[in-house]
Amino acid sequence: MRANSRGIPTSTASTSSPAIGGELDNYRGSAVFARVPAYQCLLPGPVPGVFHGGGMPQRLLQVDRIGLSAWADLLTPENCQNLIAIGQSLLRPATVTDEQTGQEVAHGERVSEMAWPKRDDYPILQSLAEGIAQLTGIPIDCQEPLQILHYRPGGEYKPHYDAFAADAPTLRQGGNRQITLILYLNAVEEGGETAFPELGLQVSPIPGGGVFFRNLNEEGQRHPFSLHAGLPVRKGEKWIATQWIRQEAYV
Ligand SMILES: O=C(O)CCC(=O)C(=O)O
Ligand SMILES: [Fe+2]
Repeated sequence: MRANSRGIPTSTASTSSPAIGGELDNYRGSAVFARVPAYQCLLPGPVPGVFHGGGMPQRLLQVDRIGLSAWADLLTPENCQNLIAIGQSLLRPATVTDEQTGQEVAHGERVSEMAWPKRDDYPILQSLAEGIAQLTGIPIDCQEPLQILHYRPGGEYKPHYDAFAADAPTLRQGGNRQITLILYLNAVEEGGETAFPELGLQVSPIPGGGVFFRNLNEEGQRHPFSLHAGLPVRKGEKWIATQWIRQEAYV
């Protein structure tokens, strides 16, 4: 890992995939933003509660196709610790949603442990959900339960789409996953970047930071550019919280 002038770690894992880490203060006019005219970018709003607000605005680091935007300072260090502690108390081996049955099933593509805490049980999760709704402009009802994930060394999440196939029965639970937000809760010693192979991008886990991206194209179909992976953790551990947002109210 190296760090830019503000101490934000940037990845050196790959020479072909530029890591996100440099800040685009004037992102609206940037070449990167100009490449995404078809997708409305997720712009920052005033964000309450668990997100840093007021005196310490979130910092937009990069925007790319599929409205991908990487952010620093979405969560305070205390928020991160609280979320990790909730995860620690509830961890079990990670599963994926079976597209046909909608059930959670074990799968070799995910080598990690996960927790699915109930929002009603933890005030921090309610504040987080409200902050995400405000940041995205998408009603809180569309959010699936937050998922907290833990990877040990060697742990990874192989390339996959978060959106479901067009005929998946789980689409009845609120349509497809239109947006993913991955929040990074700790600093990974080595590895653990979120990679977007079709975009040639990797996002380094910056504690308190996160990455938003769209999973669907304008026709509501699975967007090929949304393919992504959690690269293997080479050293240390990795904690994230993933928020999937459906097209309609999640049931
Ligand atoms: O671990 C990562 O960086 C990716 C996680 C992910 O893709 C997911 O939770 O859907
Ligand atoms: Fe994913």
